[in-house]
Amino acid sequence: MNSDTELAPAVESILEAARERSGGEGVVDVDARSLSDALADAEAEGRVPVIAEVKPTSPTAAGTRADDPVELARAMVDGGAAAISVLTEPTHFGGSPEALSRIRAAVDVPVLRKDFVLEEAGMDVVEADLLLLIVRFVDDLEALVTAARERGFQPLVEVHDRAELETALEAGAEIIGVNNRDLARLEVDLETFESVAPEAPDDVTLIAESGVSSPADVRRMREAGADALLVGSAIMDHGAGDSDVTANTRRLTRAESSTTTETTRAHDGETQT
Ligand SMILES: O=C(O)c1ccccc1NCC(=O)[C@H](O)[C@H](O)COP(=O)(O)O
Repeated sequence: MNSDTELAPAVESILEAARERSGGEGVVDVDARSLSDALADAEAEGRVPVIAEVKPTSPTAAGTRADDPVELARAMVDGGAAAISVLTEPTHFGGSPEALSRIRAAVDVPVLRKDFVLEEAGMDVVEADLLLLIVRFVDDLEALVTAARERGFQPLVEVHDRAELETALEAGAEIIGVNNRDLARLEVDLETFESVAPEAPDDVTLIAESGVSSPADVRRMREAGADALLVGSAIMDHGAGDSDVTANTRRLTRAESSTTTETTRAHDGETQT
């Protein structure tokens, strides 16, 4: 563990469950789909690069969505998602490696495995294009970044502050996510990304994670330097079980298109810009 800052009880519980889960059999060897190509394609087509997250539930979610994960992922791609993130953590997020495998077989965009991988053996559970590593939770980040690349994964290294950004850069991270959700109270604050992003070198792919819920939030994160956005709750809309995931995704992927924004607002009766 990389720091002694307080953690929310739910996060302690997530880590305990992660320590108890076993690794995979053998070593995975992934032929990964390129995230940078997928982000560039989205930009070229006028879509905001959104990594949409299949997240059945979470410690902060208003409910659980029991929809078929493959149908959810397809709906997100239909809404313009550049990539898909899949929570594979079973106990607190309702995910599974099997769901990720099915999703990756069904869509042609890159798929991120979003989980709490604490050591090398935890990487070999399922093939994915990207693998999340959280600076705060691992002891030897550089070794894990290397191990992930050896397997063909593109490691997405998650940080919460400037010191962790420094650690990520020293470990050779090229794709860095700044998580706006703090791990002590699980509250989201978009200022987290705004305070960390200016310290990141230009050649890093910078992803704003968590708490992006409206087109205005999308534009705010993009103005602060986000190359892409990782969005779960606003797309899954856990409180409303049958919410339209394609429309929820499209609302964010089109946030920089003024015509579409106006149209969406007129249709939704929104006042937000
Ligand atoms: O989402 C949670 O409740 C949560 C609680 C404790 C640790 C991690 C948690 N979320 C993981 C994530 O990083 C998010 O799923 C992801 O960034 C998307 O966030 P959001 O758009 O706010 O759902």
